[in-house]
Amino acid sequence: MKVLVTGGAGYIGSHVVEMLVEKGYEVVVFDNLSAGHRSAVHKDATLVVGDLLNKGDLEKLFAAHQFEGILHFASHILVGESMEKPFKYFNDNMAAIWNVLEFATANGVKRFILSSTAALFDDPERIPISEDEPLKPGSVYGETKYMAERTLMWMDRIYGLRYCALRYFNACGAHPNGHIGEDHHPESHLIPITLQVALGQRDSLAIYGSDYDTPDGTCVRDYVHVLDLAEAHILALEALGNGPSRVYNLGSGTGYSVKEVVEVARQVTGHAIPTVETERRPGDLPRLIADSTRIKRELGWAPEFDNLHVIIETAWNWHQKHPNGFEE
Ligand SMILES: NC(=O)c1ccc[n+]([C@@H]2O[C@H](COP(=O)([O-])OP(=O)(O)OC[C@H]3O[C@@H](n4cnc5c(N)ncnc54)[C@H](O)[C@@H]3O)[C@@H](O)[C@H]2O)c1
Ligand SMILES: O=c1ccn([C@@H]2O[C@H](COP(=O)(O)OP(=O)(O)O[C@H]3O[C@H](CO)[C@@H](O)[C@H](O)[C@H]3O)[C@@H](O)[C@H]2O)c(=O)[nH]1
Repeated sequence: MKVLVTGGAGYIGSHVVEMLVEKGYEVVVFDNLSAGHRSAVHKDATLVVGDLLNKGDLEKLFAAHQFEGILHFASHILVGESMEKPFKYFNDNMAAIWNVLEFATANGVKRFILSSTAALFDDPERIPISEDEPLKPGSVYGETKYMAERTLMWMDRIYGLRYCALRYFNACGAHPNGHIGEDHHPESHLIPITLQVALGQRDSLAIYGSDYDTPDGTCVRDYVHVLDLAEAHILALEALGNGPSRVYNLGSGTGYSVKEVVEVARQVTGHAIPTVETERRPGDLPRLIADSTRIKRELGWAPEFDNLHVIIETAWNWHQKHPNGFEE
């Protein structure tokens, strides 16, 4: 099966591409390399450098390839930034998905997987959070994913495009082979920043808010390994071949506070990791933990990395081998 992976040179996309290639899919990555890395793309995948905001680039892409499925990762990804630059998120994230869907539907693509998010659940009524929880984005970033999910509902109704929205909680970890891992510039995510402090690349970690209504006052998140996410994409892609559209919440089901993450990182790395408690970051939610019962029951998803210690070990392995990320 030939599939298009937008944003496949990025963190999560590159791990999914590697798994797709290993499973025998023909993979075309489309990425503008604004945040992704050429060397993150598996050698057996075809990399097309282009921009989803440029319809001319998409015209050429769809003229050259007939895709059976699309996995759409490309997006601006930062909750905090989306509250400071809302129009960047509304304009680019929506144009990106609307453009790719325009070409997908015109070219008869029938399967589409969206990288959605836990940021859809501001102030959830029940934790862990299942798919029955009302959708209430707590940031402009989350709102763009909500709008993307709504758009897909219309694509299904109008064109019969079968989609799966995978709402990842906090993606983390690296491929145990040590070749690919997380490398954002600037880095904003908790685990890589914590490991950069352990490596001596930063003096300390700023803890954004210690007055949340959580056991130790810091935000609680559900950290799910990037290879477990990759596995879910493959299962979803297969399921869309003979089933309806669907949405799944994807997490490990366990919540860790910022302070707990730092403590596990201290144990894994053997380094002190100084912290400084600072103001809350706009758009952050106190507690996000997934209930992933539905995807386990319907698709047989069985996450392999259910231990934060092991997850951080895979990330530490990557950061130690590649202290400057993909820039050797
Ligand atoms: N990292 C997480 O914890 C997390 C959690 C929930 C959802 N998500 C979603 O998962 C997806 C992937 O996240 P990531 O952490 O791998 O991000 P990333 O920034 O590493 O990857 C995104 C990729 O998209 C590319 N891209 C961006 N805009 C583009 C455009 N206009 N045209 C072509 N390519 C473009 C970038 O160059 C990059 O390679 C995103 O949609 C994100 O919102 C991430
Ligand atoms: O230097 C830092 C970085 C983060 N945090 C905290 O650590 C937690 C996790 O933050 P981060 O790693 O930035 O992830 P999130 O903001 O939870 O967002 C991620 O997870 C979301 C889903 O939950 C995705 O949608 C986003 O794309 C992805 O960036 C949050 O409470 C932050 O306030 C700090 O205290 N200090």
